[in-house]
Amino acid sequence: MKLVVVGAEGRMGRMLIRAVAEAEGCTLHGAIERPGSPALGQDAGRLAGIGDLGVPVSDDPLSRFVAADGVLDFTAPAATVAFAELAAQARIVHVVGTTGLSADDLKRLEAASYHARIVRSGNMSLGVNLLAGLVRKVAATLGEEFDIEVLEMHHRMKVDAPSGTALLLGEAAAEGRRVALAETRVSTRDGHTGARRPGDIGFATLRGGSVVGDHSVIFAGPSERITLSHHAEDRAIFARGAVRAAQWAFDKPPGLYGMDDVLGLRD
Ligand SMILES: NC(=O)C1=CN([C@@H]2O[C@H](COP(=O)(O)OP(=O)(O)OC[C@H]3O[C@@H](n4cnc5c(N)ncnc54)[C@H](OP(=O)(O)O)[C@@H]3O)[C@@H](O)[C@H]2O)C=CC1
Ligand SMILES: O=C(O)C1=N[C@H](C(=O)O)C[C@H](O)C1
Repeated sequence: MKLVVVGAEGRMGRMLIRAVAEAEGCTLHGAIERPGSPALGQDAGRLAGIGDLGVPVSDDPLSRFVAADGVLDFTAPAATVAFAELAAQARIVHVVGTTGLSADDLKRLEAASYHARIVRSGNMSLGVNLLAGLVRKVAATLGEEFDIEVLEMHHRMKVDAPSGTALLLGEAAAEGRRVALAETRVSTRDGHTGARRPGDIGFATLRGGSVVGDHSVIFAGPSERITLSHHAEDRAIFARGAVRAAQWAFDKPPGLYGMDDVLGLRD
């Protein structure tokens, strides 16, 4: 499968280049950065620390997409929406790991998925997607006397909050409880907040150092507390998940898919 990595110079971009080079049956067909990036013209393999792959970093995505099978995209919301339109034109698989997408961005991805196979997830690791299933089940089992709080910590460079994973886990909890996250979500608390509203799903965000990604969902009840956690130790887990998603989507019809489809975790 011929894959293009966009955002090639980023933390995830370099991981994705390595994951594609290591994956059986995959070749790196292109590496894209934004115009003006100092990475332009450099060899993508060298950029990723694995030696030359003969693929120079370019700022012309469409010229690479037209002869590719898929694009791996862990960039930024505006870039992802633009790449989705190009991937749809080229009729290729678009794996979206980018987080912090607005409701309008999501609508535009949905429109692109009429022509492209899009796999989107706030977390491409096996562990987090398994955890989401557990959270759904626990939330469905426990009543509202158990308060649900989602806690996440990431490295100091992360720009969006709550993390895509925290929102994915919050959605799983809301689904388990059969409520809408939009109506129960509390993402900030400061000052005199008043008592906790029964049924709310709270989010707390920590940022610092080089933390790859820590997430916990806490079910706090009368006299007892259940905590379900995941700790990412290496970004390679996300990159390998993204390559797996592209391979899975290769022969699927156009549509918007999630990692639960890829991993066969949908109930
Ligand atoms: N779903 C998952 O499993 C995971 C998701 N993520 C998400 O992936 C995203 C990227 O994370 P991370 O790698 O840490 O961030 P980085 O900032 O390190 O990387 C993003 C890269 O994308 C580039 N980029 C931005 N806009 C464009 C554009 N228009 N054209 C080409 N390249 C562009 C950036 O370039 P420049 O620096 O010049 O802006 C940068 O090199 C985030 O949203 C993060 O939350 C991260 C890990 C796992
Ligand atoms: O920005 C990151 O680094 C990560 N982002 C994703 C998120 O927002 O949940 C996934 C992972 O936790 C790392």
